Amino acid sequence: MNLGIIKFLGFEQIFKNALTGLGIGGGKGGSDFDPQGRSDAEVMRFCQSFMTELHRHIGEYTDVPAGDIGVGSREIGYLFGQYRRITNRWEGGVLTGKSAGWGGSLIRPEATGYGNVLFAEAMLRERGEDLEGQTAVVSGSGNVAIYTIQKLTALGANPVTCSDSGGYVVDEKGIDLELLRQIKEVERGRVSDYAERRGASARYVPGGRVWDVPGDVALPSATQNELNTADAATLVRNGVKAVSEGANMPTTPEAVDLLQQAGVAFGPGKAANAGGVAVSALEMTQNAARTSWKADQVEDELARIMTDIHSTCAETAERYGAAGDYVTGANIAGFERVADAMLAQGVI
Ligand SMILES: NC(=O)C1=CN([C@@H]2O[C@H](COP(=O)(O)OP(=O)(O)OC[C@H]3O[C@@H](n4cnc5c(N)ncnc54)[C@H](OP(=O)(O)O)[C@@H]3O)[C@@H](O)[C@H]2O)C=CC1
Ligand SMILES: O=C(O)CCC(=O)C(=O)O
Repeated sequence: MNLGIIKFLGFEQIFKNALTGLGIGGGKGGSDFDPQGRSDAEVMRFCQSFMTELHRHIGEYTDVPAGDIGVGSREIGYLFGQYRRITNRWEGGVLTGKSAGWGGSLIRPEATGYGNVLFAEAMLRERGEDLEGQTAVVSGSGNVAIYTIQKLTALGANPVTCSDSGGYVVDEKGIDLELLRQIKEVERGRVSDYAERRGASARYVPGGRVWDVPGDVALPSATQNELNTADAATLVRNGVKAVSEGANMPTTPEAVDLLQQAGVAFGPGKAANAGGVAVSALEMTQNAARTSWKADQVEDELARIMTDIHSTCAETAERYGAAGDYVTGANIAGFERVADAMLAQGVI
């Protein structure tokens, strides 16, 4: 679900959802409404109008929208409220990313970023390393980026950047997560505000390329096609060891080739950022059982799922003669699951 821009990520999402092994289908949708600069009331009215038509097409067993670019718990709340108003039904499983007080799952906001960091760590471990002490370059400052930064810090890495469509911040002391969350989640401000308030360790670079900042690992977490061939060449020159995609298709195909040819461990989004949709499925599980799990329980399950996705990709790549190539592993493993199900169900 994406209120900001229309995108078509159908196959990417179908393979991703298949890789979670949670029995969920896949799809993507959106609108061309730009929420930037709109008041809460305008966003609410847009969400209500959108759901007035959308409610005919969705359902717990049909198609389940969730958050994505420009859609967080505020928008899901407005959408869910309108769904209830129209249908007169409380159906938790019809939308995910709900707030924890009314049917949402703990750790869903964190899940995509946390999952991607776990995937990056798993790739590094294959090479006898981990995230401890590594400098990390992160793009974005929305839902995925914020919780990527949180998990990186928890695992001993030093995330030194964040960005938005106006520019990027580099903070040599490491991003101050509380300040970033205050600006982005509470004030809905810009990363330039972060640099102004953080003091001497941080500087704001308007425009520019966040990938110019040297780092051991890079986690693109903003938007499509944000890491091109020139950026990939810069990362390689600066000695990057792993790139793991929190965003959907942030790395251009040519940049992916360049990184892989240079021996960089590359985690494609359809595997690396699957933690978000996985916890959405866990949210539906909780809704169906009329229960809510503790944060630890969800996080343990997320870690198990990410480990499983990593090994599935690694083992599949090896089986097809492409050891260490997570792109090949994820594409073949995702395709196999979908194709096997289609053949078994007689769908041509
Ligand atoms: N939320 C989730 O659970 C999941 C999200 N994803 C993917 O992760 C990515 C980020 O999503 P999410 O964090 O939820 O979205 P948010 O809307 O919360 O944040 C998006 C971030 O990307 C920045 N951004 C947007 N366009 C550009 C641009 N052209 N150049 C630089 N920065 C830009 C935004 O800045 P600005 O405010 O200036 O627009 C903002 O900081 C997307 O690709 C999404 O599809 C993938 C799996 C799950
Ligand atoms: O939570 C979901 O169902 C979808 C998350 C998402 O936007 C994605 O996987 O691209």
